[in-house]
Amino acid sequence: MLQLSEFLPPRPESSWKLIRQAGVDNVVGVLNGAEQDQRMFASVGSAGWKPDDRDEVPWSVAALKHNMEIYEKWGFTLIATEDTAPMDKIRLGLDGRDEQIDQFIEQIRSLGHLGIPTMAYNWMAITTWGRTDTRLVDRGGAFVTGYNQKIAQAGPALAPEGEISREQMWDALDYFLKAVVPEAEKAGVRLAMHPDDPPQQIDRGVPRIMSSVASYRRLLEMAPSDYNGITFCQGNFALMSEVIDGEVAIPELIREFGTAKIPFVHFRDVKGTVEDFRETFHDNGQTDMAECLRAYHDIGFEGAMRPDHVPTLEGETNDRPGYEMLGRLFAIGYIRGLEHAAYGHPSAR
Ligand SMILES: O=C(O)[C@@H](O)[C@@H](O)[C@H](O)[C@H](O)CO
Repeated sequence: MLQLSEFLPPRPESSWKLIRQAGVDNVVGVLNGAEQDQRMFASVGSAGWKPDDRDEVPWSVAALKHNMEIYEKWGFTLIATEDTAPMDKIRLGLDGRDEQIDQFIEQIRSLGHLGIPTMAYNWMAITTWGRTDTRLVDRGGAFVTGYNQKIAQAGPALAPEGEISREQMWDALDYFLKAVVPEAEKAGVRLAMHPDDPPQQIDRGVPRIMSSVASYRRLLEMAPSDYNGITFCQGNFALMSEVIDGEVAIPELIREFGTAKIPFVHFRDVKGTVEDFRETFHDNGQTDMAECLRAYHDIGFEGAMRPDHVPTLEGETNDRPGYEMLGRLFAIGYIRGLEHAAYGHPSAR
């Protein structure tokens, strides 16, 4: 059984009932007011979520326990977090990174203490996922997000050209892994690196190093441990040059990395290349999603999987591009259907 999950901030809304009704029992959470909670929609120019004013360190045991209780009231189990304390000094190897690493370790320990097995993070310094459009018209008038590299890169620089080097970011990653992977092992919490979105080499002066299949192989070699793993975000892997050039397909990558390196999956798809792409409904992109589920079944994957970005459907405001509600329901049903086809109906397993 997959641990089918949804991505929810610890701030309930009545629409959470729909997710329960669609058959999802698990939550991947953000941390109230932490890095992704703040960057999540700001980076695509939208207002999105607002943190609650709470007197708690968001990555502490107390705050996470509070979040768990909120989710539990609605019938959900928190099985992963996809948010961290601020990490840019760590990512860039700047002064002050040791304090940020201490906060990261505090979160690992908090999760371990509470029995939450997975912690996703990313190596995107300064911003998070980026799009140039959040209102491209798709099937039946639904809106999807899209990216055009020329338009994006004509925007204001995030850092002066040449100031940050790729090697600086790789060295910083090495320093970080040496500090945190042993802690993750001790706490029993699997780290899961999310790819750069879009997986391009540089974003307005800031190198993006987690943007190819080769970079993931390098990450895994840097700290060989089942606790140094991947958020296998299919939509981003689908845009990496090795996949676009036909050297390797997504199902083959699933088989290559295996359950030992994939604790967590983001299920979504795209059409296009990293220079110019749009997101799609889950049944309508350029990846063979049915074959992906067969690959997950073959490797014995029973971890967390959540739909990632979904189209905005009729009647929705599009205040939260990629994360409105109706598209999630479609995605959840689609994943469940493919899961039953690949893994067998529960009664037959
Ligand atoms: O592929 C992506 O960009 C996503 O997974 C992000 O939207 C992610 O959910 C947020 O940055 C929060 O981690």
